[in-house]
Amino acid sequence: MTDPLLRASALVRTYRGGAREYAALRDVSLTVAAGDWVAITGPSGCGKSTLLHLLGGLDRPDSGEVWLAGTRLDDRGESGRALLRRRHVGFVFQFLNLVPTMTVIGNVELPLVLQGVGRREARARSLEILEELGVGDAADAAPAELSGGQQQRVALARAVVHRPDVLLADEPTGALDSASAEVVLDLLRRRHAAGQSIVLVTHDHRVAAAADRVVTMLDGQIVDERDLTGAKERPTYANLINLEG
Ligand SMILES: Nc1ncnc2c1ncn2[C@@H]1O[C@H](COP(=O)(O)OP(=O)(O)OP(=O)(O)O)[C@@H](O)[C@H]1O
Repeated sequence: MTDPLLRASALVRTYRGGAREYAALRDVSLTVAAGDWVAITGPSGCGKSTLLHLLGGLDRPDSGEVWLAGTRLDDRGESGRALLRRRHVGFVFQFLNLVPTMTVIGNVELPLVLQGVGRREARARSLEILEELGVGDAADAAPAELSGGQQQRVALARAVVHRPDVLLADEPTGALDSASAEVVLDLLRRRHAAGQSIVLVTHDHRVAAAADRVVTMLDGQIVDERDLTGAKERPTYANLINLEG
């Protein structure tokens, strides 16, 4: 059997501040196959962002393992994890983390430049995805000149422009009105159809419903895991009418 793209087993992560301890993850295991789309939901503070950070090697668990593309991630140092992340992962952070001193398109080009893609190609590919997300006009602006929703789409553009094996996204539609959320969802659907693996944290039911699998967390544990792929194959309402007509 081939390795899954991403495998987390028995993850435990406790935050410590002075005398206080908080068990953010308590024995979480999750497997993501190539091409899977997983949505993680659950109430505020249940550990969703912590799990996403561990899956992308931004943070390390106290115990348990994370394997990415056949390589163990969690036992590497910061630079080893950064290298793997750059190669395989696109990340949309809850706090976006756009570089304020660069233009919008400069931010989006970054992952391509880091991969050694030429300037002209990096610019063309970045502009294409910014346009796909409806923020092409803002390419030469500074991130601070954009609305929160526009910045969120720029952060998504930066996360997928280099076609990573897996997109990890923390609330990618959190700051968006419903029309912009639909634009983002369409992009995710197209990328997923093209084979992109996606793991995202969301409170948005429409985004969760578009995934193959919905994982629900509570108090640092996965309490429910639901496969929606069968549900998607059920005939749509329009098909039913046609069948009956
Ligand atoms: N660096 C930190 N130090 C101490 N406690 C932290 C830290 N990061 C997160 N926590 C705590 O760990 C718990 C889990 O946080 P996490 O951000 O993973 O939850 P979440 O489910 O993503 O929440 P939200 O939906 O509000 O973003 C929370 O109670 C949070 O306050």
